[in-house]
Amino acid sequence: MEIPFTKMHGLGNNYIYIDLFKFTIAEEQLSGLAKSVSDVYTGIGSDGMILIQPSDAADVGMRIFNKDGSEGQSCGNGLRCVAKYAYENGIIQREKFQIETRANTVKAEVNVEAGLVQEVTINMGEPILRRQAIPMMGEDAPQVVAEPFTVGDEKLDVTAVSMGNPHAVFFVNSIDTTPLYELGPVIEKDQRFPDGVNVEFIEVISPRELNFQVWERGSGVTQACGTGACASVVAAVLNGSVQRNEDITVHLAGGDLIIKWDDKGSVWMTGGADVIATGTYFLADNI
Ligand SMILES: N[C@@H](CCC[C@H](N)C(=O)O)C(=O)O
Repeated sequence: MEIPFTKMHGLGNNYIYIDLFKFTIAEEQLSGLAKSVSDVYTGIGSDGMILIQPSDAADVGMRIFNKDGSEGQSCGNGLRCVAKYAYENGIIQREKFQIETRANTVKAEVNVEAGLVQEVTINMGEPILRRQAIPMMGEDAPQVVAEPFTVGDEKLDVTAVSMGNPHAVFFVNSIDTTPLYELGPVIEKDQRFPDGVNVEFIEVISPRELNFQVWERGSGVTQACGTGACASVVAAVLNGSVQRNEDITVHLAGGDLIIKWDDKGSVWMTGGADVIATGTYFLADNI
């Protein structure tokens, strides 16, 4: 099968985007297709695959599949790329519109110059803090903030936040020495998180700035994670390191995001989105 695709990235977090306004793929092929296109040796190479599709609930819909073929509920960097694609390809003709994810429907606003989207702001909605809703095992509680969390010999403190998808946030003194590659895959599959979890290590460098590292559920280390940046700012507010209603700059490996958790409860994310390539993927019959 020949599949038209666009490869895009948000701060280096790159996905293969497939436009289902123009093309149809059978549901049972999606997980295998995500693994196939993501493979750096025999596919295109990416952190996963994102579908841009018609929606009954919003102006456009999005589905995200990780590199391992698992489906996530949301993707912050993907949302900015979907907004750029939808605007620049005439799916939407307005600068403000709504995008449906498996988790929720979010509001997007594109900043356009000479017909091209330069930056995208997304109202990501409210974080989910209840333990059972994240989901995290243990006695239900309104919040999981700086809770002791032992992994092997490491004694850490976890703050758990869902942005529609689950995040375990760990504050560290310096991200230069974090055991990201050792602990990331272990915490991702820790039984205390029954659906798995995205793992963030965060260094607070000022009341307005965070350094950020991520091990993503289903994809491993990536250059950036938009929902992870949102979850980290929420976690930093809950731990008293940064203020509500202020713009916080999150420094990710691939660049910066501006995140704000406002007084009304919504988390806002602003950042870039870029097209890398367009082409045709030749899908083998045996996926
Ligand atoms: N990179 C994304 C998140 C993608 C999904 C995640 N790995 C999950 O399984 O929850 C982002 O930018 O938010």
